[in-house]
Amino acid sequence: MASLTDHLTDLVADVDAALLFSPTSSFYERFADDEVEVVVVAPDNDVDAETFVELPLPFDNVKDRIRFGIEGAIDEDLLAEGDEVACVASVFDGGSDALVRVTVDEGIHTGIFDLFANSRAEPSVIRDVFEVAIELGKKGQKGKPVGALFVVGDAGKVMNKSRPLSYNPFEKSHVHVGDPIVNVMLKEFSRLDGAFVVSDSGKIVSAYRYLEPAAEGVDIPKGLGARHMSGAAITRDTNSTAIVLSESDGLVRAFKAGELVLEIDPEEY
Ligand SMILES: Nc1ncnc2c1ncn2[C@@H]1O[C@H](COP(=O)(O)OP(=O)(O)OP(=O)(O)O)[C@@H](O)[C@H]1O
Ligand SMILES: [Mn+2]
Repeated sequence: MASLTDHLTDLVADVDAALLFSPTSSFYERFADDEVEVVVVAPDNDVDAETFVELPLPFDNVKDRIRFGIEGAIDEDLLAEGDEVACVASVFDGGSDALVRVTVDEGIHTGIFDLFANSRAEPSVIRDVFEVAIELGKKGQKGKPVGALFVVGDAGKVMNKSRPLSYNPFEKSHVHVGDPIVNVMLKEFSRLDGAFVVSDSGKIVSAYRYLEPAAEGVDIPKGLGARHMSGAAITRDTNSTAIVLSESDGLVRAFKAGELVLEIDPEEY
């Protein structure tokens, strides 16, 4: 008679690495003599792990957490395409209680980890803007596809390299991305022209900005128009990150230092 253990051993058979998400010290130490590569993934290296990947955010959603951990590990050359990984995480609050086996394929590496971890703006601000763009892409504006351009971080410089197309509805307000009311406002204003400018800490500085960055040396895929070009170029001229939702192909793209770093179909996110 086979036992439950026999059936479930398959989950960890022949894995190339074990990713331990925010383990306790005692749990981590149990892996000390293992032959398999052990990587600790957490916001901080509290357990003094030898091999550690820093999560830019805690990520309540376990799938997001695992996806980011794997992408971070790929960025640090700890994992490669084709690797089999056992991810051990905590779903409830009681310590490591879940095991997920993942095959690393190229689709898992979207560039989003680098975007969150290495932008000038706070990771949570990038995430909140990114989520507004994804949501707008999924639903559109009253069922119609809509485009939007968010320039995040280094807002003072971005303001210097742009001009208003209309009065700024955020002029005297102190509203931040991530606030549900603000998300409704952003979606409403996205029907109108120009870019949103967001500060490093997430304050919405302006809507309706016409960006006027120097575009020389900016090399983005052919076929993208003025919204994407100006978004890309402003990130070369300033230390900002641009998150762009295309009205014509529905994709969300991000640009850093004048380059396309991420391209995601909201329907698949
Ligand atoms: N320099 C700019 N600064 C801010 N917004 C801009 C700028 N240029 C274009 N836009 C905005 O982008 C909108 C779409 O322009 P365009 O079609 O050329 O861009 P695109 O890159 O093809 O984007 P989409 O894929 O959404 O069509 C414009 O209506 C305008 O609101
Ligand atoms: Mn266009």
